[in-house]
Amino acid sequence: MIQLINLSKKYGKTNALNNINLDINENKIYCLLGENGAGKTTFLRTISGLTQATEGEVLVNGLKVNKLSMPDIVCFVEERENHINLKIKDLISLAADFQDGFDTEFADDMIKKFNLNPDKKFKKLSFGMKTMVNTIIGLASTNKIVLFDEPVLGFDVIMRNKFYSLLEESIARHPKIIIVSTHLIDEIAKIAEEIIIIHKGELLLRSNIIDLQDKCYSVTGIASDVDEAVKGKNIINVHDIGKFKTVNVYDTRIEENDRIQISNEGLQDFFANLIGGEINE
Ligand SMILES: Nc1ncnc2c1ncn2[C@@H]1O[C@H](COP(=O)(O)OP(=O)(O)OP(=O)(O)O)[C@@H](O)[C@H]1O
Repeated sequence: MIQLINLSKKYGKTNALNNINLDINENKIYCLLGENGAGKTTFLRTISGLTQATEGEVLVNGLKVNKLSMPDIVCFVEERENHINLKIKDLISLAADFQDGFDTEFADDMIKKFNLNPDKKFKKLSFGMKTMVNTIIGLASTNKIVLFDEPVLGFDVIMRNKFYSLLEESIARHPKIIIVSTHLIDEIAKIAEEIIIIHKGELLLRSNIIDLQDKCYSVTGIASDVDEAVKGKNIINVHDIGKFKTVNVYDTRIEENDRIQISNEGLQDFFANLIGGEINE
């Protein structure tokens, strides 16, 4: 449904996106990961048609996307103008007017779950509450593609957990492609099925999260034993501790034995290690 073909976006000399090729077709939750300035917002804005590619193409449902032809099946959830002088309930009605099939019942239900007062003016809300309203509008969208740009920024852990369960409810109610950009990979990994990592504007990795968790591990032991065990494996990072060594691996599993210890690696740690290393798929 989404096809990125040799997609590049330059701002002056900055390569925000560099020759990205990617197909996203299945209805599921995708996690978009990348360090600050990696190109995540540019990636999402280009799919929605808000940002024009410098080279290459974005196709949504086979149709070329650009500023003059924005795909109406894409809902991009971003920070809304702070000074909107409308009540929450009026913003929801506006969203329903603009989007065919908008799930108003679900939106009203979420307003209750987030303890928001529908009569409160948007401009009077706190930063986190404004994010909640934007997020509710995205979750209640029945568009076939919904893009969230750092939706949990400003949410405490309770709010984040509510958001993750509502994300699951949203896709169960109306199957769709949901792409969520975030820095909190270990949290989103509980509900997302695929991960897309962008680094310095390039596509570094796209993987099913379960496969990724299986392939991320560390090997610890005496340096020579570890070197022998990981020979030919894709090594992400190395820590030397005297005559001992820990190596972070992204590859098929190896068996633990009495000379080396294998530990599962958290995705957040994997990501931090990966950004400093290379990956050969
Ligand atoms: N409108 C713009 N004009 C000039 N440079 C821009 C513009 N938008 C983004 N950039 C640059 O493009 C690169 C990618 O930015 P982008 O906002 O897409 O990254 P990001 O991954 O969303 O970052 P963050 O996690 O910090 O929000 C950065 O170097 C940024 O400074």
